[in-house]
Amino acid sequence: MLSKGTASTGTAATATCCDFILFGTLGDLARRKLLPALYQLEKANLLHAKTRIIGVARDSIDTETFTAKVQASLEEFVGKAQLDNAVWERLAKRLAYCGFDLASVSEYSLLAKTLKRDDNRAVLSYLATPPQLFPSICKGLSEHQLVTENARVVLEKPLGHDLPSSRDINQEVGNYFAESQIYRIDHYLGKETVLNLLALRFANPIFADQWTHNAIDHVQITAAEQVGVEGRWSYYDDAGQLRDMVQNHLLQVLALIAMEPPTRLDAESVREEKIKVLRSLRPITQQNVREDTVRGQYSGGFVGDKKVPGYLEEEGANASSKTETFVALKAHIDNWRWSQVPFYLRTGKRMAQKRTEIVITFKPQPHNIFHETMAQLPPNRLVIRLQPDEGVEIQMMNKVPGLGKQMQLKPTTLDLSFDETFENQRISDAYERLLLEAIEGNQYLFVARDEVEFAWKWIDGIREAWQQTNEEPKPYPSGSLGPAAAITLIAHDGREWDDDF
Ligand SMILES: NC(=O)C1=CN([C@@H]2O[C@H](COP(=O)(O)OP(=O)(O)OC[C@H]3O[C@@H](n4cnc5c(N)ncnc54)[C@H](OP(=O)(O)O)[C@@H]3O)[C@@H](O)[C@H]2O)C=CC1
Ligand SMILES: O=C1O[C@H](COP(=O)(O)O)[C@@H](O)[C@H](O)[C@H]1O
Repeated sequence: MLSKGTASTGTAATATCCDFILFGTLGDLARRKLLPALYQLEKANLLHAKTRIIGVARDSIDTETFTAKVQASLEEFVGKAQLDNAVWERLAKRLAYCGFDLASVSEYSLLAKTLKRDDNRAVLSYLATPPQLFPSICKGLSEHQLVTENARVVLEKPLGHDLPSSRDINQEVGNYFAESQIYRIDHYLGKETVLNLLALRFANPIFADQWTHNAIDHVQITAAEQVGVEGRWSYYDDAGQLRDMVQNHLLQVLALIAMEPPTRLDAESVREEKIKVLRSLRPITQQNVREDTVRGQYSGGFVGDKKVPGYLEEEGANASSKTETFVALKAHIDNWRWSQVPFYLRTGKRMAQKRTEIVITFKPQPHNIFHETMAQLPPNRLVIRLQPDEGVEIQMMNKVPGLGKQMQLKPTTLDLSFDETFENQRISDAYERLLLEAIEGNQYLFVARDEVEFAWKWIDGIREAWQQTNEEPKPYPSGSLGPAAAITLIAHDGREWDDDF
């Protein structure tokens, strides 16, 4: 058994027994991600034999109809040919359904009745619903004795749209659950390659001494997406790329890169270190917002050979929207380790390729003994490819073999692709890892309240500065690398984006 608060490092023979209540079970997220993740946990024998899964949504359907719907979702999102019948039958036996209006607190008696709690198993409530329902769900659970010591609640994003609204959500949920029972999801923290950052940094002494301003020149984090708003215009137009991607995913990745070594791999230690980083982000204000940030909005174009509409022509669009679909910015962490080391962050929709990666560029050699053949030695780079084609590469100089009088050097790449290195090892979806950790009661891959709030504080400052300076989004063609101003932002410092896509 895993001890509470410790990261699970392998496959557990026996997992914690729980009632897994999936609120919003008929929704898009549940169908596309959460139910397939539960299927994969079942397949890997990671669910306790007595664990039950209770779907909750509004429709008044029975468990049989619900089970058929789950099967249809799995056929669609895991793949009909991939579904193992024996696994599905095991999973199906765990399912039950309960339909009622989640806003109506008295109706939670139906849920309590369905659960028929007869032991002290954990109750894990996964709230895959609009956040406006969080207070009534928590109250409904509490009033029906479902918030026991052994209860946990998993919260989906968005956790607010600014600092005050996120505080409200945290406060409302906090009225019923202790912080140690609250699991705030950021799915990037469940990605294998994001977790590998911890291994890379803290299991390899060759990097440990180099991981400071003494050796590192700058850091780039890019999350380029090919998708547009995908039918989510009304949500997305209120959010924009800064809130949708930077406030959560990119800042979490930044925090993992920049944090001090945690004492242990547990929630308290990891979160403590991430919080220090988020608290040390230098505010971006109206004085530097023009120089240090770029907002963009995609216009029509081609992604690959597919013609795609501009943001303002998407279904449901308001043609005068000023929402950004692209952000590039320069961040500074004001502490000893990262003094004078800029972190360049960039993310956008409808870009040329889907590509999420971190590039650590090291400082140049202090003296070049090869100047006769190479006037300037290119810097070493550590590239961590988060997705797709997960892997790690080190760009470095090597001598070209040969007897020539002068040594010929060549930039070369040491490429460790996960596919080739961990052959036959399936890369699990982020949600599989996160559901498993939540079931086991391990919080280290979930975001603490303070992290969310420090991140919002910094993001709110940028939005405020954009408003004060009337910063409008710059158009960029779909299928490009974003607005030209993003290139200028980094070129201004004598650097360039690592773009070989
Ligand atoms: N979809 C995604 O990829 C992602 C979504 N999220 C977040 O997850 C949450 C859910 O998203 P998504 O699945 O897309 O949303 P959907 O609208 O597709 O699904 C919402 C679910 O909540 C249920 N629901 C809504 N209101 C009530 C109510 N009053 N009573 C009972 N059930 C209710 C719906 O039930 P019914 O079907 O019966 O109406 C449905 O099952 C949102 O907060 C979203 O921002 C976060 C990351 C990614
Ligand atoms: O949370 C979100 O993430 C996705 C990108 O996730 P990824 O795992 O594909 O990198 C983004 O498209 C979506 O807008 C956002 O809400």
